[in-house]
Amino acid sequence: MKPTAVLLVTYLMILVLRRIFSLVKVTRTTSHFPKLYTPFQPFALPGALLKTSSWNDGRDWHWVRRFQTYNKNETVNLIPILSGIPGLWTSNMDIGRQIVGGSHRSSFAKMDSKNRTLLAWGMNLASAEGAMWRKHRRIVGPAFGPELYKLVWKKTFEIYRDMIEIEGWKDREIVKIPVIQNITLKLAFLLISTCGFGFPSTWATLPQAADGGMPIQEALKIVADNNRLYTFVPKWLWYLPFPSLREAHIARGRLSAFMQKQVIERKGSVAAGDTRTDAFTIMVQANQDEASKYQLDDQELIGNTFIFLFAGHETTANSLAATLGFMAINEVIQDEVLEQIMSVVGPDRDPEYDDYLKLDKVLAIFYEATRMIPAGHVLIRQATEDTVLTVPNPVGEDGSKTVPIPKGTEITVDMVGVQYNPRYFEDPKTYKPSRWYGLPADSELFTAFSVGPRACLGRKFATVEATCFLALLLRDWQVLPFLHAGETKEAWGARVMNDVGISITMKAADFPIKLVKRKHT
Ligand code: HEM
Repeated sequence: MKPTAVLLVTYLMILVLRRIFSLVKVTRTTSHFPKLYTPFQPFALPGALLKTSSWNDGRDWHWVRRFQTYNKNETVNLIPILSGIPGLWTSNMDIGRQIVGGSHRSSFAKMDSKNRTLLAWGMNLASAEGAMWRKHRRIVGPAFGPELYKLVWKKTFEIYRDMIEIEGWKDREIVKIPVIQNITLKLAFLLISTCGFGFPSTWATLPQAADGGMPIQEALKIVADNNRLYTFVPKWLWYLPFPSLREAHIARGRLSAFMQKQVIERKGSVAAGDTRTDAFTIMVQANQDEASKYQLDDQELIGNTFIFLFAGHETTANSLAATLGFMAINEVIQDEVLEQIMSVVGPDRDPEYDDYLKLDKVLAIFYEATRMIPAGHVLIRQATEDTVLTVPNPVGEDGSKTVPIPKGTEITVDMVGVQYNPRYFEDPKTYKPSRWYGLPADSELFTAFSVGPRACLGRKFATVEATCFLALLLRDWQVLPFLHAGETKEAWGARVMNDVGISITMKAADFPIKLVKRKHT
C-alpha cells in the first residue's frame, strides 16, 4: 500500500475509533433510557436533508414514527451512529416541564447553535437565557396585554372584511381556494405587520413607496419568506446575480435602515404621547419607563419586534390552515361550532372582543388542530451542569425515579410525542375539540404553546386572531374538502391531514378547500 493510502486509512480508523469512544461514553452516562440507533442526527446535515425512511430518521421522523417511538418508553436515547450528537427525546410533559420551565434555578438552557435564525435581527426574548432573558421579559412582557389583544381582534375583523371584498368572494356562492395556506399566511403576516410592528397593512396590493423604492411591507414579507436563507447562505453569495437572492438582500437592507429610523421616531412619538397599541410602540414605551440599567438598546428592541414575525407568523398560519382542514372533514363539529357563533354573535352583528371568551368552541377547534399538528414541534435544551431528572414511572405505576443527567446532554421535548401521548389524552389519534370546551384561556393543560415562564408569549395573540377569523369565516361559509374524482371525505382526510412536514414549524402540506356560502334565515 502507498504511504498516502496508509495515512488515509489510519486517519479514518482514528476518526471511527473516536466516534465509537464518544458514543460509548455518552450512552453509558444516559443508560437509563432505551437506545434507538439512526445513521445521522435528524436535525443536522446530512440527516435533515434526507427523507425519513426505513433506514434513516430524517427531520420529520418524530411525525412519521409518532405511533411507534414511545410505545414502550416515554423517553428514548436517539443515537446517531455516523454523525451528530446523541440526545434524549421525550414525550413526557412532566419531564418537559423540568427542562423548559426556564426558572432561574434551571439546569437546562437553549443552545446558541439552534438559535441562529432567531438572532439574525438582534438579541431577543426567545433566544436569551438567565438574567438577559429576565431583562428582555420586563420590556417585552407589557406589550402583550389587553390593549394589544383588542387591536388584534379589530384588525382581524378589518382584514377579513377586506379579504372578502378584494378576493371577490362577496357575490360568490362557492369559492374554491387552491391553497388555503396562502390565505392563512397572508392573514397572519398582515396581523403581525399591523399589530406587532405598527405598520398600516391591508389585503390590497401595496402602493409604491413615496421614494419609489420597495414598499416597507413588501420588504417585510420578503424578509419573512427568506430569513432562513439569510442566516445560512454565505455573505458573498448575496452579491451574485441571482434575482431572488439580490431581492432578499435589498429587502433586508431597506428594512434594517427603516427599523433603525423607526426606533428613533417611535421614541420621539412615545415621549410626545403616542397612544398606538401595537406591540412595538408599547415595548418602546415600557423601555422609556424602565430604569436605565434595565433598558434594552435599539438593536434589542428591533430584535424583539422581529421575533414576533419569526415566532408568530408561520406557527399561527399553519395552525389556522390545519383547523380549516379538520373542519372540512368534520361536518358535525362544524355545525356545533356554528351554533355557538350564532348564539353568541348572531347572523349580522360584528363580533367584538368581549365575545372572545364566550366563543370557547371556536377556540377549541383551533386548539385541537394545534394539538394534532403542533407547529412548535420540538423544544430543545441542553444540560448546563450535571443534574437529575424526576422521571415518572410508566402509566399505571405510581411514583417516579431520579435519573442523573450529565452536563452537555441534549434533550428534546417532542411535542408530537407529547400531544399523542395516551397518558394525557384519551383517544389521542382522534380530532376531538370537545376536550377543550370551557377550558380557561390560559390553562397549562393545553401544552402546545409550552408551559412555565418560557411558554409562548404570543399565545393569546394567536388565539384571539384565530377565534375572530374562524368565527367570521364559519358564520359566512361552510368549509368543505376539495375532493379528487371519486374520493370520499374520509379518504381526503387521511390523505391531506397526514401529509405533514417540517420547514422550521410543523405543517400540513399545501391543500385546497371549498367554501359554500351559508344562508342564514
Ligand atoms: C399557533 C401559534 C403559535 C404556536 C403553536 C407557538 C408555540 C410556541 C412554543 C411551543 C414556544 C416555546 C418555544 C421554546 O421554548 O423552545 C413559543 C415561544 C414564543 N412564542 Fe409562540 N407560538 C405561536 C404563536 C406566537 C405568536 C403569534 C407570537 C408573537 C406575536 C409568538 C411569540 C413567541 C415568543 C416571543 C416566544 C418566546 C418566549 C420566551 O422564550 O420567553 N408566538 N411559541
